[in-house]
Amino acid sequence: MLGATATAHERRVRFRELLAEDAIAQFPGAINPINAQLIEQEGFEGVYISGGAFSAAQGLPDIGLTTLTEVADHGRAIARVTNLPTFIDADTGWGEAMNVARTVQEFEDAGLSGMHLEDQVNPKRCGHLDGKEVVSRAEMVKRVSAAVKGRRDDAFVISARTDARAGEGLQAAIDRAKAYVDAGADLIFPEAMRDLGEFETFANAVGAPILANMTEFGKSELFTTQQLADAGVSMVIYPVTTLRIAMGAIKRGLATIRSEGTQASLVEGMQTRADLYDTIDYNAYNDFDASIFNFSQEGHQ
Ligand SMILES: C[C@](O)(C(=O)O)[C@H](CC(=O)O)C(=O)O
Ligand SMILES: [Mg+2]
Repeated sequence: MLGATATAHERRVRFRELLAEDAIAQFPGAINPINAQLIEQEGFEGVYISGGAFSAAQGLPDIGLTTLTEVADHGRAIARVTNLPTFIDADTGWGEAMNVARTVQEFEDAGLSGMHLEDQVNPKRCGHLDGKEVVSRAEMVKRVSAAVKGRRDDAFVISARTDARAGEGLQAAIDRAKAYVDAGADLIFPEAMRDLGEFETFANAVGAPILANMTEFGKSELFTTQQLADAGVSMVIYPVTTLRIAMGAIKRGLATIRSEGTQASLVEGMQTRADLYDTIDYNAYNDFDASIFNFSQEGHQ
């Protein structure tokens, strides 16, 4: 009730344990807090918080227009309702070295468990679009070092993402990732790998856990957890999946209401009131202080 019972530090430690385990950890994207509760109740290991999904939800393209404050507030709202580790998209870090250190601290204060920082120039692009540009390796090493130095809880996971595969090739991307690990990155995010073999080559070369980004309509095929685990991948994110599911359902539902003049035919596919209340643990609020308040659910279906 009301929020997570595990502390932020405990959830960060859990994140590190997941990365150290043989089994692959699945982090679906949460577009809002109740989505994170559903992810936890479905038994997933962690929650991903996507910059692309957040900007899209604001009606904006994913080109770095959302501010650190907006993203930290969004992350905080999600982190406070789940006991799972939460992993947030830090884009390019909202500036250079000193700003990146500030970003880490804002995310720590928001109770998040880790973040990924990428080596793109600003304005950035979705990693699966053409025409991306990256900063120099030295510049990104500065960003990663600043993130590590800014961290006050050693358990907070700092992941370095390289977008260099597209423009510089696989080997250059691996060389960059190794430099980012040397600078203190805990986890490598190799963006837009072309096939399973590339994930495997990466995992074997970098000497740190790697994650796979299973975003739809991108450059990577949608591999199963088994395929990714066999390739040596430690965790997988489904960053924009829940947004796409929800938006698809909303779009079809709105068209139905418009054409049929009622939502009646949609009710069967909806989350019921009872299921919604279970998800947010409404009963616990009733039990909390029944002698003072009684948020009665009587009369609802
Ligand atoms: C992972 C990602 O950074 C995100 O913001 O979720 C995006 C996902 C996407 O746009 O499909 C990415 O750049 O891959
Ligand atoms: Mg992103």
